[in-house]
Amino acid sequence: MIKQESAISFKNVYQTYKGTNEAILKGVDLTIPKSDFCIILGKSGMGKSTLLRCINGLVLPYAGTLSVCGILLKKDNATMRKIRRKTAMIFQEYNLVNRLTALENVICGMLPEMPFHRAMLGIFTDEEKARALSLLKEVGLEEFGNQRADKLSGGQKQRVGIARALAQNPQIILADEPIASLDPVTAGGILELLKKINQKEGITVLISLHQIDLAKAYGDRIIALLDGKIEIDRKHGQLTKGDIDRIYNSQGDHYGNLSQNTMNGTVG
Ligand SMILES: Nc1ncnc2c1ncn2[C@@H]1O[C@H](COP(=O)(O)OP(=O)(O)OP(=O)(O)O)[C@@H](O)[C@H]1O
Repeated sequence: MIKQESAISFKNVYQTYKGTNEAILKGVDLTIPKSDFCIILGKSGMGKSTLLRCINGLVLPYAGTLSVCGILLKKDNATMRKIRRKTAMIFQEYNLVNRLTALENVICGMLPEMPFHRAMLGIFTDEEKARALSLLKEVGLEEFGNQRADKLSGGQKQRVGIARALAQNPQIILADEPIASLDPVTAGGILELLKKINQKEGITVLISLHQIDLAKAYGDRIIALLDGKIEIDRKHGQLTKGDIDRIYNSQGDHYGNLSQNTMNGTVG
C-alpha cells in the first residue's frame, strides 16, 4: 500500500484559552491524510471549532506538536503566514463583506498574494476578476457577480464563502459548521459542493457538523471529540448507534434520551 502524506498531524496536542482553568484539547492524536473529506462531530463545547482554529494557527496549543502540510506550527509570523496560505476557512455566518459584491468578496481571498498598494486601493487586474468569475461559476453563482453580498440568500452567501476560500488556492479547507444556518436542502447542496471540490481538486476538507445524518451521508471519515480527545474515528458507513451514544450521551444525558433526535436529526 502506498503511504499517503498527511495534510494535518496532531501529536498529543493540548490547548486552553486564557483565563480558563481546564484544557479544551487534552492530548489529541489525529492524522488526516491529503485529500481526506472528514467530518467532526461532538457535543456543543467539546472543542470542534478549537480544533479547526488550531490548524490555521488562530489558537495555539500549549503542548504537543501540530504539523500542517508538513510545516510544524510555531508562534512566529513567517510560519503562521505559510500555514494560513495553505488553509482556508469557511464560517457558519459566512463572514462576507456586506457592502462588496459577490465578485469582490471572492477577490478578497486573493488579497494576501496581492501587492499591498493594490489590495489597499482595491485595484484588481482583469486576470484576477476573470479568475474570481470562474470560481463563482464553479460554485454555481456566475450570474451573481455584481450582486451585493447582503442581497444574497444564506446558501448563496455560503457559496461565495467557498469561492473566496478557493481563491486562496488552499491545500486544506476548514469549515466550521458551514450549514448550521441553512435549511436541509440548501445544507445538502453545500456539502455536495464541498465534496465535489474535494474530489475534483484533491483539497483536504475538514468540516464540523451537528447533523449526524449528513455526516453519515457525506463523510468519508467521521471523527468525534469527547472530553478533549478523539473518541471516535470511523470510515464511511462504519458509524454505529453505539458510537453516537458515546459521543452524545456520555456523562449523563445532556440531550435527553438519545434515541430519535440524535440518530437522525440535529444535536448540539
Ligand atoms: N475565545 C475563547 N475564550 C475562552 N474560552 C473559549 C473561547 N472559545 C471557546 N471557548 C471555550 O472552549 C470550549 C470549546 O469551544 P468550541 O467552540 O471549540 O466547541 P465546539 O465543539 O465547537 O462547540 P459548538 O458545537 O457549540 O460550536 C467551550 O467551553 C468554550 O466555551
